[in-house]
Amino acid sequence: MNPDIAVLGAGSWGTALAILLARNGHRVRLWGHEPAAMQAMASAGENPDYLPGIAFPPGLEAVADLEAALAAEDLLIVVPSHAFREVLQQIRDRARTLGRILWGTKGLEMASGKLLHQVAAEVLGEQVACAVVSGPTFAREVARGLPTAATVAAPDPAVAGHFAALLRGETFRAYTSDDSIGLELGGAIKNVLAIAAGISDGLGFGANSRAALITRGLVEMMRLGEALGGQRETFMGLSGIGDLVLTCTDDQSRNRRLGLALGAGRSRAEAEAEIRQVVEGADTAREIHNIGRAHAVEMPICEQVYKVLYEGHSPQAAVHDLLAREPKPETLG
Ligand SMILES: NC(=O)C1=CN([C@@H]2O[C@H](COP(=O)(O)OP(=O)(O)OC[C@H]3O[C@@H](n4cnc5c(N)ncnc54)[C@H](OP(=O)(O)O)[C@@H]3O)[C@@H](O)[C@H]2O)C=CC1
Ligand SMILES: O=C(CO)COP(=O)(O)O
Repeated sequence: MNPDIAVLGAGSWGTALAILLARNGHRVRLWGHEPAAMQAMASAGENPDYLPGIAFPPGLEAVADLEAALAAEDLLIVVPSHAFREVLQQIRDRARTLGRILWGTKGLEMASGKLLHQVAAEVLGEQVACAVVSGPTFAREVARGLPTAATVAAPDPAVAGHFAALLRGETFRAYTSDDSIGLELGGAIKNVLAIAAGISDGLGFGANSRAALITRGLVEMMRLGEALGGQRETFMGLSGIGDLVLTCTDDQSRNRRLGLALGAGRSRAEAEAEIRQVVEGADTAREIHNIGRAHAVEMPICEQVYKVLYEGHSPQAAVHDLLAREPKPETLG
């Protein structure tokens, strides 16, 4: 029997969403690009690499055959942003017969800095109905069935409503929005700010510094978000401040952990080798630096993260530069 939903990307977030959907009673195929890993998942009845100890519910099948997965009516793409275009290209020939597509990827296209809906429109054309899901959603907590809320955005309210209904269940509340730009930018920028919060804590600073970074970081998110067409209100919601607080304050965040390591004097390479999962904010910091400059948007915290990652700036010098900025009135614009 054909599945209802295919999830492309079998890391922690793809697996957690597949588990959530199967628990909601849907037939789900989870596809990953490594046949041996998918075989191991099918035999173990869990994802031993990314979510060990959480059993797949009935209705969830792990597959390595992309064609078999694409027989589904709805598609979820949950690969890292660096693989987003490549995966879309793999399914492009089926674009005309594909139903709706939702993605859970948080980031911008590397090098081009494009938002993911722009990449989707380029590869698949405008006719495919697309949506994005974002919010404060650690994969492991969702997979464990801990109460979680997120937002699904699409230009077409029927598409957002459709995916929100698929995701909604006893432990998952899904809101809807028409602000795909705001959701995509909030999810990308919060990763850079989580690195900043991690650096601050890694340097041994306290709760005051973290709260200041979150608050002024939100202002940076709103500045760039509005400049690129996002709605101000979106950044005050789950996909904005919600995800920002989550990832700046909890060590489950890989971006925060990268920052912690940098603040403690370790290199990016050492930290990423230890985390062994995607840390989207490291690439995103460069794209945000370029986009912020191009739009003349002031983003001092994101700028310092960029300098630490790409210009050899020390975390201590970054803090000094932030504190030495010209005094000014506190504005939220
Ligand atoms: N984890 C979380 O809590 C959340 C993550 N997200 C976002 O979801 C996205 C995915 O992150 P997450 O699942 O956590 O990352 P993980 O590092 O846990 O897993 C990434 C997965 O993508 C696979 N992959 C890499 N390249 C390709 C490719 N070219 N084609 C197909 N699959 C590929 C990896 O395979 P392999 O193992 O072979 O490398 C791995 O299975 C990110 O944008 C992240 O920001 C959003 C919300 C929550
Ligand atoms: O986006 C996330 C939770 O909402 C996951 O954050 P990290 O990628 O920092 O782990």
